Amino acid sequence: MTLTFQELGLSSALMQSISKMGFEEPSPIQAQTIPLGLQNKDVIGQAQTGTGKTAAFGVPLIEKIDMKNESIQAVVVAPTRELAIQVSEELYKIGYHKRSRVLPIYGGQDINRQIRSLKKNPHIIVGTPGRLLDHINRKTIRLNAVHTIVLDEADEMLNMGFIEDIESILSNVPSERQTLLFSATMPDPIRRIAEKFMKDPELVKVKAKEMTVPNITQYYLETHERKKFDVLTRLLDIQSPELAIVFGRTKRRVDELSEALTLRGYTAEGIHGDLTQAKRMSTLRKFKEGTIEVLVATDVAARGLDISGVTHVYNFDVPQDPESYVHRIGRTGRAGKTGMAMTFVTPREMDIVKNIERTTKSKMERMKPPTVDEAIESQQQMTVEKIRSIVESDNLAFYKRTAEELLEEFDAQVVVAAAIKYMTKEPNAVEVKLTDEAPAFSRSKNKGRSSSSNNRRRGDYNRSGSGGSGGGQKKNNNRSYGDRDRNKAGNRDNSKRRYSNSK
Ligand SMILES: Nc1ncnc2c1ncn2[C@@H]1O[C@H](COP(=O)(O)OP(=O)(O)OP(=O)(O)O)[C@@H](O)[C@H]1O
Ligand SMILES: [Mg+2]
Repeated sequence: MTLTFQELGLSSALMQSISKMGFEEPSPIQAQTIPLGLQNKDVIGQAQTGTGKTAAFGVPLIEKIDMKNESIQAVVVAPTRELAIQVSEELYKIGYHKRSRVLPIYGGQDINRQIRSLKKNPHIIVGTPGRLLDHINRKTIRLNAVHTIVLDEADEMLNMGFIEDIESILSNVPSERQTLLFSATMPDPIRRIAEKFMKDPELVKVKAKEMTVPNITQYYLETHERKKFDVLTRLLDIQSPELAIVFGRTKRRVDELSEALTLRGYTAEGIHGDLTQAKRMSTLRKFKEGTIEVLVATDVAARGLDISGVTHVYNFDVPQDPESYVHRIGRTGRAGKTGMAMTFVTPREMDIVKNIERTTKSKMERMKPPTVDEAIESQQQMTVEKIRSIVESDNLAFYKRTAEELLEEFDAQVVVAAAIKYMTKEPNAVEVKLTDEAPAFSRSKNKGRSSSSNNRRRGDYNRSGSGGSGGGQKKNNNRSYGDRDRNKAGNRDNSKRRYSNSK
């Protein structure tokens, strides 16, 4: 039995926005948490990546906004600026017909400009912890009328050491508020800390055997550190992703990888916490538009990002823990679409793969690293397909004379072979140099290391920066989890897969 949005008892303004957004039916996490949200219950919501957690908290939150009241009534806290912007865009769309006002507030943006926007009386604020606290201390935002507070990617914020900031924010919100906590991963210790902020919370965990969605096909490739880059470029040539994200372990790695990919002729750029806000925003925008095909990122920079068209995720460096793995590969296979995830492992890191498989309860298939010949073969195949489609379009009158002349001079096979060679993108041998990364250690064997991992995560996040502003709105129609999407790589057919995919 699947509930409809109508059956959830939403107002006509929200129904109108939801239909404009193209949502046909609520996802399981939405069906379960929207009623609780409307009843003012505290909720810990855990559901797989890309299954619509934003609207799961967004719909009841906006439904409860009182348009006669000019104060801030709801606050959403998110770990990164990009995510704050993305969530505020989704809330803007949900509240479009109700005309509720939402404002993103994040570090790196001019504070005076934010103060001016705050004077326009937003009903909802979506912010990063540091900047929110800054405004609370300056008394430029007052939270005394807030009835709903959401912590999106709660586990990440607590991992990053934001717990004190969050406690301070919460102490400025009336205690009779509703508190909602969302993430695809919610490790037990985090859940216990979270309960400290909440009153009798309902745990809504969408029943899923695996932590990852089944529409992402997962592979691992065993390869040596020094060979990883060639393996990556061959895979890019063979799989020819629409949009791909490559994850590197450190900021240096991300910089080196995006430079190396560019040298080899791919359009690639990197994002991580040390880049300016303006640079991060422009890179993301270019990636969404398809001007760059490969985004190289650190874990933190990509948490929660929803970019349609990401067909492939490459873990160039194996993720440090199963949670990062889940969030990384979850940048593809969103809203019922298919995706592929490839994880590179050096022989010494094989136990990490086992640990990830155990925790996520999913299996990674072994993939053999492709050879140069396979990469050329696949590029050649693409040329042949291009030639076929041009032949079929039969628009060649202008070229036929030259063809005849060439054929008088050379053998037909030789002429065609030369044309194919000319059009085929051969692997580029420009030498690139990457600094070696030490092999990752398995968390399960190093239980006491979690604090060092906190430092790593925190180090990736940049609390201050400069410039930048919110992104635009994109039109999106008739999206349903039953979407019949086959991506360019032609991986697993996903026809008619509805929400049952997350059961
Ligand atoms: N009911 C629905 N029908 C169709 N598409 C939906 C529905 N709900 C949400 N979506 C779309 O699905 C995509 C993923 O949603 P969202 O970003 O909220 O996922 P998430 O669960 O928060 O993932 P993550 O764990 O990675 O943060 C978005 O583009 C969103 O607009
Ligand atoms: Mg999310």
